Amino acid sequence: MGLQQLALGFGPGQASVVVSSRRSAVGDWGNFSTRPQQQQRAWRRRTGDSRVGQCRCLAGGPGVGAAAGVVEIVEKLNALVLGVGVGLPCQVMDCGDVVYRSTLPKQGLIITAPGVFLAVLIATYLWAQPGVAPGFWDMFVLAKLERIIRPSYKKEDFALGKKLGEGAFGTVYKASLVKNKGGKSESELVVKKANEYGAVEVWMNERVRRACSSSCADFIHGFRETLNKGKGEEFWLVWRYEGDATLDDLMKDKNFPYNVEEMIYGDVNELPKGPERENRIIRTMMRQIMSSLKNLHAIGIIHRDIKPQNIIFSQEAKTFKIIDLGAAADLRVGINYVPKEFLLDPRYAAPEQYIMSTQTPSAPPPPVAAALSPVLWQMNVPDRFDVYSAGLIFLQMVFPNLRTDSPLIQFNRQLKRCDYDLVAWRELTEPRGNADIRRGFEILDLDEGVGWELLQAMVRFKGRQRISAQQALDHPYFIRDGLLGTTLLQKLRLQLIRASFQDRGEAFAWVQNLMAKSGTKSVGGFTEAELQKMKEKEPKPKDTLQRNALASALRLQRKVARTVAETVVEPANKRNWWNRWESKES
Ligand SMILES: Nc1ncnc2c1ncn2[C@@H]1O[C@H](COP(=O)(O)OP(=O)(O)OP(=O)(O)O)[C@@H](O)[C@H]1O
Repeated sequence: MGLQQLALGFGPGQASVVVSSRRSAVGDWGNFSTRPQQQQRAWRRRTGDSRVGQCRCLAGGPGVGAAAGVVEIVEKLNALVLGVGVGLPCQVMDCGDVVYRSTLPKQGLIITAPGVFLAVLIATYLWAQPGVAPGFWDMFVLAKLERIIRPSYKKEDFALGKKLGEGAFGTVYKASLVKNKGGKSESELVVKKANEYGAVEVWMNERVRRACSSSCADFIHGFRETLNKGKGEEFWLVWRYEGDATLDDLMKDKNFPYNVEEMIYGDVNELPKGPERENRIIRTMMRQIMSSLKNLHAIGIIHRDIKPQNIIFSQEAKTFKIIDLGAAADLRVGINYVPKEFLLDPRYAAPEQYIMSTQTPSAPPPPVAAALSPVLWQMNVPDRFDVYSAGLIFLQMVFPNLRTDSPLIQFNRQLKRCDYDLVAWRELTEPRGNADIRRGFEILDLDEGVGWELLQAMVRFKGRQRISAQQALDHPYFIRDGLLGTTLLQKLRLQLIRASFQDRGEAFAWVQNLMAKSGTKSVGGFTEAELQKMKEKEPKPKDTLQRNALASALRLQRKVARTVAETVVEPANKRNWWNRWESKES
């Protein structure tokens, strides 16, 4: 409504009406201006005529000279600024021409309900995940400031030491600074010499450093080096050395999770070894991992390679941090997002394989990607990909037999055969499981099974049915004292989470179970026979209204995907706009 009103206010039709009405009033105003202010006010009170003032402001002052034209344009711009979503220009601007304005009542910015609604709607969209507005601030202000403030390095500043690892994207070394530049002593460093994907990793690490530095290894600097004899170029990425152990190293220890206890709490618990104590340690580790994931997702970054090898224990922060952002995708602006690209580690990848629907085309140009990112995010919920991987890590922490590769691969096959139904997998595994398996289920079943609940919500076939990292952190599993220490309100919340993440079939079974439990002689409720009858009833086909809504949603999704595809104009030279080294040279 507000926008429509604005359009009307400045439309040509409106302008001509305004000019003619002004002419009729010019005479009055001409004489009027020579009168004392007191008389002017009295006259205005008597006539109650605000129309004259309005007309003047839209049509310009007396005379149709160039200056008046300029004043008119300025006034219109002013009105536009004041009037965004707030109402008619004449309602929101100071009326009357320059000479008489001071005598008119001051109006200022008038806030109207539709205006507020529109403003809230726009702000909600701009701040919705993955955050278009914070993204612009980060990219155009913070990134530039950071580049000025932070010290920069070159190859000669580092002395490379022991090789720490070698992967598809490069080689990682322990290193030290030849000459310290920063204020803080950076004695132990890690340097990754990476191939062309290094540019993406620099981008992701810089984003993370600005927005949520505690979630990932502390990134110091990234730069490009040209290799000798025309051998091309490589990217150097430098981090602070966080520690010797990844989660994978720690999990391979027979004493896991007790070997982590002192590292994260600073002391050893006096409780005897057993499920409760293990549960406490695992819960703390999972909370740290899920918090880091939540922070990454909040800024639109999907890691895509969450696994114990990429989670490192920071000795300084006494917490687990995420490393290796080489495969990550920034969905705010579509960097490194290629829907059909297959970069995944099959041991930890979610069944959907892709973070976005394969019907969603490759990333459009950044402004389009940024503008559409909240819509695409809601449509694809790409963050759930990482949540699935984290769910598998949770399983590995709980079940010692899944901590090595081949049993994990076997588990994945079993789960697939069970249609990704963890309950079916449990029914298959538990009866013939060894002591380790039984112990694992015992841990998950503690506190009325909140751990088992959370695991089921994380490891689901459909991304949309999976819990998000933020929701997982709100799950009662992470409430410090377990469910026994929770309030009635928290217990209710658990029921709500259960209901919202359960399939209809499961929810139905759950309600039935509840009803059966209450169906005693004293309490009443349904009898077993009645429940059996309900069970046997054929499931009702989805009613047409529901079907139509679903079909419309799908149609809309495809339409948006098509529109994006049509908007994509591939840059002729395929340059990466975000790669500052590239743009500098070309
Ligand atoms: N900040 C750090 N502090 C301490 N060690 C680190 C740090 N970053 C990386 N490492 C070590 O280097 C190893 C390799 O790092 P990273 O996973 O980033 O490299 P990569 O080349 O991508 O390897 P891959 O392809 O196998 O994942 C890690 O497993 C870890 O042991």
